[in-house]
Amino acid sequence: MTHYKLIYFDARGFGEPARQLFHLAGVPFEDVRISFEELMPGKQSAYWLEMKEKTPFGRLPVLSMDGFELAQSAAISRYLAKKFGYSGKTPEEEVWADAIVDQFKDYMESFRLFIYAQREGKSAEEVKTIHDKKYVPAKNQFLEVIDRILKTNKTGYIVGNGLTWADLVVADHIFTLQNIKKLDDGIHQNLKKYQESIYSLPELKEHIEKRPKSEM
Ligand SMILES: N[C@@H](CCC(=O)N[C@@H](CS)C(=O)NCC(=O)O)C(=O)O
Repeated sequence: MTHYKLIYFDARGFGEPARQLFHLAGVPFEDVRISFEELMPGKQSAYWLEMKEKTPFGRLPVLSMDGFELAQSAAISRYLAKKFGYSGKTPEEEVWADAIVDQFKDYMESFRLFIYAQREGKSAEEVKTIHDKKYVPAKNQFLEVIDRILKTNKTGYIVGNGLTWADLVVADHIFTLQNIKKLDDGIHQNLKKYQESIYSLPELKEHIEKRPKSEM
């Protein structure tokens, strides 16, 4: 039996959809979590810097399977989704799930810009400019796209009438937006309900209750 080891930081972020895929499929995996502190500028330990050198692209997550190492969160989740039956039921559903995650990655560029501006200690004025001019417009556009798709599709899922890995990626980020107060309850009720419905899937409930708490 394959020994799966998922290495990521002690956060949800880019690692959580893969963790959820293991739980959905009931497949055991080693959930290796590196201290979140390692992401703080100037705080990296020799342990992490040495590990970083050995990863395929210098970043996490990495999925290790009996010596075969895979990097890039979307590739990892797509691979697991295919193996476990959550990639879509037809080639068209599969490619639509890919497109949603590609759209998510485009939006994440501005999210990261904003988060890293805060983390790197940029001035309040710089952070505000990035937030107002880059982050908020990109976030609103992304959420509008997802809201429209959910309202048009009417199945409770983004793609077709079943759960795909795209739902895991999007729902988990909507949870993050609630944590950091970037979801407007008045406008985004539909998205909140959608996130809650994905989080209450029976196979995920226990994991979500027991997983280490993290803001993002
Ligand atoms: N596109 C990559 C991004 C991965 C990424 O940026 N990982 C960050 C943590 S969220 C990382 O490993 N940072 C540590 C470093 O760069 O030293 C993916 O989706 O996997």
